[in-house]
Amino acid sequence: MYTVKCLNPISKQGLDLFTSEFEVIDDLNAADAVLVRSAKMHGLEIPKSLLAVARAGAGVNNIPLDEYAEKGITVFNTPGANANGVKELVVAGLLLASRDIIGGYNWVKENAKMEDLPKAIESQKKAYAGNELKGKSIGVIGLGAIGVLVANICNRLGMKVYGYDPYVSVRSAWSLSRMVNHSSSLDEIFTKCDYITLHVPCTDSTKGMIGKEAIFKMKDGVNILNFARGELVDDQAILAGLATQKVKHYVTDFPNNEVAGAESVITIPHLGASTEESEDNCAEMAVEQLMNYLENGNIVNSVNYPNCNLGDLEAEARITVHHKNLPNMIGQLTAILAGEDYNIVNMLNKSKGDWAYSMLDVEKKPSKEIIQKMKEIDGVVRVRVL
Ligand SMILES: NC(=O)C1=CN([C@@H]2O[C@H](COP(=O)(O)OP(=O)(O)OC[C@H]3O[C@@H](n4cnc5c(N)ncnc54)[C@H](O)[C@@H]3O)[C@@H](O)[C@H]2O)C=CC1
Ligand SMILES: O=C(O)C(=O)COP(=O)(O)O
Repeated sequence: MYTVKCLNPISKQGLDLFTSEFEVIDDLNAADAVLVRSAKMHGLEIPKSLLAVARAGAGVNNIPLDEYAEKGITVFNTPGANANGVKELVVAGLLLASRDIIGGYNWVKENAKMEDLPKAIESQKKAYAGNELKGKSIGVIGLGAIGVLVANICNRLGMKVYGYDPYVSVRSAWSLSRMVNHSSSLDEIFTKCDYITLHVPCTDSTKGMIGKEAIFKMKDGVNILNFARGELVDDQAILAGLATQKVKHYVTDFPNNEVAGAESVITIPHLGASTEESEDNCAEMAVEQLMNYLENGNIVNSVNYPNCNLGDLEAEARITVHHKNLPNMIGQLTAILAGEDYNIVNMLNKSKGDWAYSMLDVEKKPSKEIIQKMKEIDGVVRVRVL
């Protein structure tokens, strides 16, 4: 039996996938695994028993990935599972920036009881006229699961699309419309685009990527959309840009106290992935990945350990080892088994950056001594027997 603690509400459709071998519990201290959405895990006291964290969503900046890697805790996310939800809200953001839907809506609500409202609307509506998206240029920064969908739909809306992603995956490149222009520098996006939309993860290197210098290079009247993370945009720089009307609108799914009340900031309370469909998709994927990991030791879609999949456990036992990516780790692990006359029927080792994961299927259950010897190898942080 494995225990799972949810740090955020997780869709029932996902939780229902847990078999009778799993129990969702309230006590984090008794949990083998955590399911989380945006709850901040930095500084959270976690029990030694914790084996895995599954983020039902894309962004993992709320989770201390390196610290957990050191502890042998595998962190998963659910790539692409909420991308369509975000893409659709980005389209709404583009329309909110290009047409004064909010101004018009507010005016009608405020004057709901006005005498002959239809007539007043016809004389008032000129105050809320806007522009069409067709023919305008848009720069998509980050061409991952969301960025590709946004770029493709903007192309279908008749926009001239520029995409920037120096680390674009083969999968994304295949999915991208041929009509999307490949930008090899951010400057091209900044100088050419009427709309700029951010779809990169929040990391040390992307924080503040839209700052004073970037805004200075942009076209007058640019619209900036942020459906990625608040920290990507420097608040003071955006406020200064809005004050001079260099920036026409800042559409953000991540408002904070600095920007929320400012003129021409269009705020959305982090609703990008808040659709029934995205919530179900993310939860299902997260639960399936957790079960596969806890029961079979397989790692699919981890962000701090390599993906490593030996399929369902069919041998008598499977030993999994989280370790540093150092020379001779496999030699040491297999030498311990060979020394005790254990036959390895299948094995796999993968690495990702500083970390690696080894799976060894053996013909008989390993003794406590074998496991202890493996744990004592320098660089090994966790050994499990399944
Ligand atoms: N508003 C919301 O509710 C949601 C927000 N997000 C945010 O959107 C981000 C992106 O999500 P996905 O597209 O699903 O992730 P993804 O991992 O599929 O795509 C991210 C892309 O950004 C690229 N990238 C990384 N650093 C870059 C840089 N410096 N310049 C240009 N490109 C760079 C990567 O190569 C990758 O292709 C997430 O990390 C999260 O912060 C994601 C889902 C929902
Ligand atoms: O997946 C992401 O990165 C998101 O930002 C969605 O967050 P949420 O699951 O809606 O709290």
